[in-house]
Amino acid sequence: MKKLIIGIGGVTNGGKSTLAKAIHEIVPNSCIVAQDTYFKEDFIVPVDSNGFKQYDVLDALYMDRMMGDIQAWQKDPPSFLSDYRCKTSSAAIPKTPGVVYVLIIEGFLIFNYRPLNEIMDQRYFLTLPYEPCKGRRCSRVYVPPDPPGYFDGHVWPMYLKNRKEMEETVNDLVYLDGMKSREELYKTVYDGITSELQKLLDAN
Ligand SMILES: Nc1ncnc2c1ncn2[C@@H]1O[C@H](COP(=O)(O)OP(=O)(O)OP(=O)(O)O)[C@@H](O)[C@H]1O
Ligand SMILES: NC(=O)c1ccc[n+]([C@@H]2O[C@H](CO)[C@@H](O)[C@H]2O)c1
Repeated sequence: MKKLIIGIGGVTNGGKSTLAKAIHEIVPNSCIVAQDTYFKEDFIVPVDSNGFKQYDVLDALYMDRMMGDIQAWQKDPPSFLSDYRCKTSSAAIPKTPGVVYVLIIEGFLIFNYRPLNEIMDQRYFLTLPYEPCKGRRCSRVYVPPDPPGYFDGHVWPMYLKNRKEMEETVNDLVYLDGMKSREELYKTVYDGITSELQKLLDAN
């Protein structure tokens, strides 16, 4: 069975979930696993000396559960597609020769977790400059909501730290400018996936 794993990572509010959903809607037999759905419960997440909850670190996420779900997809994509865990799955097509199952992994720290990074066939990383990123983040309401000063006191400094650590170990990243239009970003990633799918289908 042919499989392809695509990673869409990057800065908060870079447009990861928007892009992942657009790709999922057009790619048959695709499925999204979103890192944001694996956050630990609020009371477990520690606070720093300024009282900011430490959400923007791998420790705030159940990465073992996320890997477990991804391993379930790797083992049997058609079952995973029809399973409750894949809430956004497109209509599952029965096991047919020539079908490629595509897993889209989306999240802000997906490349910082080595076991996850290692299994990806393509890696896309959305960036934004500080100001537009802050603007987009501050117009969103998270659960729990960001306290005053959270972006400058936790989110942005952790983004810089996490990105630096990632860039020390991860190769083959395709950087995407999150200031570009949704359509342009979509086209770049869609073209990248299509050419990879074609390679897989040609390699018989
Ligand atoms: N290319 C784009 N240009 C302008 N705005 C965009 C673009 N893509 C997404 N947005 C908007 O930016 C905001 C964040 O988008 P989205 O939720 O897709 O980002 P994200 O990276 O998944 O965010 P996070 O993971 O931090 O919650 C949304 O309001 C969305 O409508
Ligand atoms: N989804 C959540 O449970 C949650 C809770 C608190 C903070 N966040 C923020 O999500 C972003 C990643 O998409 C991070 O910057 C978190 O601060 C998410």
